[in-house]
Amino acid sequence: MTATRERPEVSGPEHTQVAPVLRVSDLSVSYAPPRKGTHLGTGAALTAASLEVRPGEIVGIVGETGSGKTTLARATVGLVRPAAGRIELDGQDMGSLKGRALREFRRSGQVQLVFQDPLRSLDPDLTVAELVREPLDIAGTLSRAERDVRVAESLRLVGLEPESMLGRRPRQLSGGQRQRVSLARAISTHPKLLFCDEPVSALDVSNRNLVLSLLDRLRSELGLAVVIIAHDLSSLAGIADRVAVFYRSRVVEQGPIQDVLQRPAHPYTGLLTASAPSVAHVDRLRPEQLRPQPDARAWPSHGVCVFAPRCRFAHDACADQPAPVTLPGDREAACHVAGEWRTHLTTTKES
Ligand SMILES: Nc1ncnc2c1ncn2[C@@H]1O[C@H](COP(=O)(O)OP(=O)(O)OP(=O)(O)O)[C@@H](O)[C@H]1O
Repeated sequence: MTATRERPEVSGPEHTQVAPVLRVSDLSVSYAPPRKGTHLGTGAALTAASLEVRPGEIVGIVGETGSGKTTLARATVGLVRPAAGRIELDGQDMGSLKGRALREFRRSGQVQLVFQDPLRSLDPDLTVAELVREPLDIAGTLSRAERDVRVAESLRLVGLEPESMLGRRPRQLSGGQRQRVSLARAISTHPKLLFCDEPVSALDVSNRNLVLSLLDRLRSELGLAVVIIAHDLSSLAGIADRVAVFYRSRVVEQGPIQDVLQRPAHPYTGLLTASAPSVAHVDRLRPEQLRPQPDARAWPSHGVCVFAPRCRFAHDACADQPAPVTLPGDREAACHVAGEWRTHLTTTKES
């Protein structure tokens, strides 16, 4: 298999010694125009988000709708400009790319996106051959013969037989086959980083498992760095190495996925895990233990911790949004009561 690349070791204590493919530092994005005297818009889609993804690593991003997950992907491929912060790809500052350099970066296909609904993202008039070849045509670095070889190679990598697939159009494919064509299209340029936005939520359970194990195989065989955006934790639990939890434009917690799921540090992550019956966690959390109590206090309209109004464990200090703090085990949580709320939980359990 010509496309096979060595997968660097990304788990264990050496994890942080492998240079990240993607390093996002204090990234803020706003779609609304900035307020006078500040660089942030009124409707911040992403606020001071930091995240790293290493070669061969799968990082899951979870969070409720509108929390900024897709905005991170869009900013990374240069579709939306950051209001503040830095995005580095393989050490290169993406913010320094402008005009032609930015267009060339986009054309190169170094970062690729895979969307939730391939029926909408794949042009219905193109054949599979044309769909998978299109990013290579845009990149313009390979000869026609080399592109055809790459198309066949990409289809085989996602488990599709080129001979029977090349002439078909999207409507002649099953949902699972369409998503695999999307993946073949995305990997055809040999990207360094793949952003998959809800890649399995439109699929049935068997196709879901198939696409997830395919992503797992691609990161192993190609050394691809993969970010999977998902609403539910359970689809990530089996394959992600790390997880970042988004809430209202902020990364509220991140770390190795098994540690985060088994012992969440942020009360919002606690609520998420407690609400996902298939996710095993040490404390056997129940959603009612983490939901706000009826006498929840009134919070100021600005600067307050984004989760405080929903947090059962919030106290006076939570009137200020905390910056993420480093926790043992390569973890981070942006919470004044990280580690403390479990004590209250025990009290709650006993009372
Ligand atoms: N093009 C846009 N113009 C204005 N606001 C936008 C635009 N795209 C997203 N937003 C807003 O930015 C915020 C973050 O949106 P984003 O799509 O990143 O969230 P998400 O976590 O990916 O949500 P979902 O899970 O529903 O896809 C939301 O409040 C959304 O309404």
